[in-house]
Order: sequence, then C-alpha cells, then structure tokens
Amino acid sequence: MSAVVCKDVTQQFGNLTALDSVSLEVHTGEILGIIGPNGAGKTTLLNRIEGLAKPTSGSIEVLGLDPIADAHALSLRTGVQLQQAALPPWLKVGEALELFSSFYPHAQPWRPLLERLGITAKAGSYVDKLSGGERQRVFIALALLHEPELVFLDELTTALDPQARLAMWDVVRKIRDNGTTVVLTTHYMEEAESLCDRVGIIDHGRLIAMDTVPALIFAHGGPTTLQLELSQKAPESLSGLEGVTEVERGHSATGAPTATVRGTGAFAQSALEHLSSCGVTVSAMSTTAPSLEDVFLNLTGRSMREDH
Ligand SMILES: Nc1ncnc2c1ncn2[C@@H]1O[C@H](COP(=O)(O)OP(=O)(O)OP(=O)(O)O)[C@@H](O)[C@H]1O
Repeated sequence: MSAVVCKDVTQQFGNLTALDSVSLEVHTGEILGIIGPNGAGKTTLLNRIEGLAKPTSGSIEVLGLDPIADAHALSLRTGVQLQQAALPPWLKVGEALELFSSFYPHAQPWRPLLERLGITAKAGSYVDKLSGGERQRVFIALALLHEPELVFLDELTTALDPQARLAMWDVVRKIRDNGTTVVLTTHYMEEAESLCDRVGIIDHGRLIAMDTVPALIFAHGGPTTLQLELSQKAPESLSGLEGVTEVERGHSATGAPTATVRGTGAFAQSALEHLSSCGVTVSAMSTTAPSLEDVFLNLTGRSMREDH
C-alpha cells in the first residue's frame, strides 16, 4: 500500500492556482522529496496531505485514511515537524519531550531518541538557547516520539549551515532506515540529490516530473560534457560517434589542442577509444555530468536559482 495517494489535487487561493491537478503516490519506506522554487506550492501540498485544510478539489489518502475526517487516527500514526515558534522559550528540551509524550497513549522513551539524534547533552537546555541544527533535531524528536509510520518535514535544513545540513541528512536517513516513510520539501537541489529516494518537481503548482534522481537526470538532464586536452587536434570523425552530440575544438592556456565533447550514454568511452585508435593522446580530462538543476532547467527553461 502507498503511504500517500494524491489524485488531481488542486488548490485555488482566489485567482491564484497554488496546486494544479497534482497526482502522486508516496511509497511506503521511502524518502520522497518535493522540490521546486519559492512559491511553487510545496508547503501548500504538504499542508493538504497533513490535513491542515481541504484542497479546492481532488482527493488525498494518507495511510489509507482521509487526512481531515480521520485526523485523530492519523495524528497517532504520522509525525509533523513543528514550526519554529511553536514552543514557548521557557521550556527546556526534556520538559518539551515530557509534555509531548503525555499527548500520546504510546510514546517511546525520549532519552534514547535524543541519543539517536545526537542531542542528549541538550536535555536540560532551554529550547531558544539551542543552535539552529539542535533546535531542528528537537523538532524531529517531537515528531518521532510516537514512532509514526510517516513523517512530514518542511524545509528542514533551510536555516542550517552546510555542516549542520549534512548531519541532518544523516538523521533523516536513519529515520527512513528505522522504517518510517519520510515526505520532505526542500529547495536545495543537492539535498534532494543526495537524500531522497525519489523526487517530485513542482513548478507553478504543477508536478512536472517525479522519479528517482538518476532516472530524472537520464530522462531530462541533457548531455554530459567531456573536457579533453590532447596531443593533437581532435579528428573530424569524433563528431560521428554514437551518442556524441557536439564537439568544440580549442586550445588550452598553454596552447595544447582541446576538445569539449558533449553526448549521452556511453559516448565518453567511445570517444576515448576512438582518439586512442587515431593515435591521439589525452593528457588531461574532466567530465561534467548533468544534475537535478539541469533537469529543472530543461523542463522549465528557467534555473531554480533564478527564483531566489
Ligand atoms: N493561505 C494562502 N492564501 C493565499 N495565498 C497563499 C496561501 N498559502 C500560500 N499561498 C500562495 O500559494 C503559492 C504557493 O505557496 P507555497 O507556500 O505552497 O510555496 P512553496 O513552494 O512552499 O514556497 P517556499 O519554498 O517559498 O516555501 C504562493 O504564491 C503563495 O503566496
């Protein structure tokens, strides 16, 4: 059974279509990332799945239940990351966990949970005295207290420095490895690439692609670029090789002949073998593979980063 099924979910805010007929399934046990630029509709979609409000049209099932009609049953089986302002500043971490544990009939002991999240030493600290990364871990601990089957994380790493972000990715992987399905939103492409089992790309409220990162890159990423420094000018025949889409010839700063070869599939190996068979020696080589950023660019004609 899928953890979440959305069918034709549309959300209008007056004239604005924040979600435009979004259909998707979240597989049990995966980390699904919903990515897209600011204002694309990620939070709106997540909030509708969490049952915070009913979409204008379309249907949503979470763990086979209705997010609004079955809100209570789902609150015991799903975890939602709190927003920053949701905890009073006079509460200590341990007190917050104690308080939230009392809301659930079966909460797991919170001390081992803090240990798993690497913040045991912070149990006696006030929440507002924590670093951004520590506070996020507290919010995750609160969302995991009742051992939910499914957890929602909205822009989890936005306020974090790069090191804290990497550490948070490990935390999220561990949540998945413990058997919890994770749905997260992010506008960091590298976060989606390295963390998510599958990624759904939202742009202007529409889900424009959804798959594993390698599959998205294979289908929409465009060519890989191979930069070569050569012992002599690249032969014309290089352009005719299978998979090669473009060859640019030039010179390096030291005057050596160079070739920039673009292509798809196994073109790089064919190109190197061909050069060798022509007696051309490669003295330096680098490749640039397409990324999720290229997928977005190719699908929308815009860079994700332009929207920031
Ligand atoms: N309650 C609301 N009333 C009116 N417009 C809204 C409401 N909530 C969101 N919007 C609008 O809907 C669009 C999608 O917003 P949403 O917050 O879902 O985007 P997002 O992809 O999460 O963006 P970000 O990455 O900036 O958080 C935006 O244009 C936003 O201004």
